[in-house]
Amino acid sequence: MRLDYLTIFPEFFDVLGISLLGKAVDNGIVDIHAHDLRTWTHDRHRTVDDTPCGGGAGMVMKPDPWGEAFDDLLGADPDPSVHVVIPTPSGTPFRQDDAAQLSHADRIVFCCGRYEGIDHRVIDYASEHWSVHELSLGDYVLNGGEVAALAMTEAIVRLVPGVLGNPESLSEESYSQDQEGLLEYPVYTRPASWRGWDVPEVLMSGHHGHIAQWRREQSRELTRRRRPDLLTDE
Ligand SMILES: Nc1ccccc1-c1cnco1
Repeated sequence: MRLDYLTIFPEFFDVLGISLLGKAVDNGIVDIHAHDLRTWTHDRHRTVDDTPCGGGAGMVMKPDPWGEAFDDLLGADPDPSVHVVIPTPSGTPFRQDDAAQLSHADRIVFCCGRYEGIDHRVIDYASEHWSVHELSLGDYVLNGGEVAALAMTEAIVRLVPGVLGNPESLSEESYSQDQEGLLEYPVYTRPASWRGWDVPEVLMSGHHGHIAQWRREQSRELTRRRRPDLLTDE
């Protein structure tokens, strides 16, 4: 899987060289390239933004640098197997299913906008050539798409075979299929008693059936309290 990031802050993505994703890069499972969008500007000030047509506050990212970056990175031929991800507050909510689908992609280009956004013709042009995903990380305002791109990257890449040491750990996480889309149950480790708090007895019983039942009940209760929207049978 090749991941490209178009951004005015390419150093944001240096962090991908460490920890889990760093190992995936070292193992050649993932190939990461961050690009400074100003590479595709030609004026002395390396300008990437301009005032909004129709007035309004703030600045809009000019289309030209994006178009020239697309030309260099992707060429002009349409290829639906290339996924262009545009983090944006106006996008559809990024969910675990999106991460799962994108984990099968061979190529993903993240377009990290700043200011008031990217000239919409960039999205129109990209949509004619590649598979475009305008995705929101959540209902809050960020200064740009870089942080969202990092979060999406981790959610996507950790699902790529060979990236996680123990693929079994994927199955019992919140939002995973095996978890029936419920929130993950509370977890404990040693010591059995800590500052007056004890590990629930059932987890020390060694009775796998009782433990599985307790975990299912905990997941359902937690989901009922915190995310009733995830419960399909109520
Ligand atoms: N607020 C933002 C500003 C710029 C690019 C993305 C976002 C975003 C993505 N998900 C939530 O917000």
